[in-house]
Amino acid sequence: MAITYELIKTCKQTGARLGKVHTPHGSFETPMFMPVGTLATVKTMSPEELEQMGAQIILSNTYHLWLRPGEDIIQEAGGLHNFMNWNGSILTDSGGFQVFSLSDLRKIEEEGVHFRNHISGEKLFLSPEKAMHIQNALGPDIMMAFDECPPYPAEHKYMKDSVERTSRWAERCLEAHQRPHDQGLFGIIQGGEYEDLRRQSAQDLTSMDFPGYAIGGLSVGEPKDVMNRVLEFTTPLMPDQKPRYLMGVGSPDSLIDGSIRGVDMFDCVLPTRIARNGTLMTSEGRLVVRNAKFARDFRPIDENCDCHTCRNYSRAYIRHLVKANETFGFRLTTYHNLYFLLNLMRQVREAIREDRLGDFRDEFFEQYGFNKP
Ligand SMILES: Nc1nc2cc3nc(NCCc4ccc(CCO)cc4)[nH]c3cc2c(=O)[nH]1
Ligand SMILES: [Zn+2]
Repeated sequence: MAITYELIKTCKQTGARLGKVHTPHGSFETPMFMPVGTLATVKTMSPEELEQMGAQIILSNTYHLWLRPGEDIIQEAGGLHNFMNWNGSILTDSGGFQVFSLSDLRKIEEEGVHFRNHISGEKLFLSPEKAMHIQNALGPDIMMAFDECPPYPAEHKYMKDSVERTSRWAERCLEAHQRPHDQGLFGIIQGGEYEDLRRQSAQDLTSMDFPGYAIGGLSVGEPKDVMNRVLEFTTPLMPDQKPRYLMGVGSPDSLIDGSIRGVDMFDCVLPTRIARNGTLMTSEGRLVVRNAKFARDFRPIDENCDCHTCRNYSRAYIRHLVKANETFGFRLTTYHNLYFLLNLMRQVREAIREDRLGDFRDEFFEQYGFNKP
């Protein structure tokens, strides 16, 4: 079964759209946030808890699983779903970004990328063909093409060469894909902050007819207004009958602003990463639970949240656990942060249904403490 997208409606107040993505492991409504499970686990969460909180698709990483435990072991287990006992959808990133962000990079060539294993230091090589071989062994519902995610900022000349190589690499990914190319392989549009290069990348990739497209090269340190501007001129270049996935984006304001600009899918390590240092997302802004002012505060993390953590545990208790470095404390903070973003996307979809996402943005930004546009 291929990956298909159903456009349900467009918000009359903004460019946001309500849709549904169909995959071999179920369908999910969009806009949707994907919890990140880099090493075949969304850190500290069980698959049952992920299902309970409403997660329907999670992300894992080709680069990490290739190094540890090795895609051959996961293939022998019958693929990622069996290996980690997750029956929802899975998307794997191709390794492009991870190599550039994790390893002391050796060399990018036409053939692929030479670098060192960020754990052992051994010399490694990743190419479009290798990345596709690994992903086909992992067996996710959606795979990403092998691309270069250039640093920010980057010269126009460098970015142009990079975009043209990424388009050639995309072609090679399609060639190497062991399943019909309309099954589960998304192309990634690059081009940095340059409108002409985003247009060139979009034209190259949409001519290759992928079932879905990602916007790469963002959330790499650029200011929020640069990201929003790039989205404004990039999403209109993407097919409106296919999913649009903005990679690496996960703060509440960016999820809302990305949805308004026509993005359907998001992923980010932010909620799980900050949960493990005791920082919580709440409707009134961020809350650092280690703070002494919560020592005798027996209210829930967020009085407007009905998640398992907020219905059963207090700030004082979670502060105590986090300060004592108790694992249960990080399970409670992780559950709440993921639930907060999944619930935010539920509210975004509701606002699109009722043509009021612009009003929802203003109310949310006001209450959360984000500055007005
Ligand atoms: N294949 C591919 N994958 C990507 C992943 C990305 N992830 C990001 N940003 C993540 C940024 C990010 C990293 C860490 C934290 C934790 C708290 O600091 C939050 C955000 N940008 C990204 C761009 C690409 C891309 O072009 N191609
Ligand atoms: Zn909660």
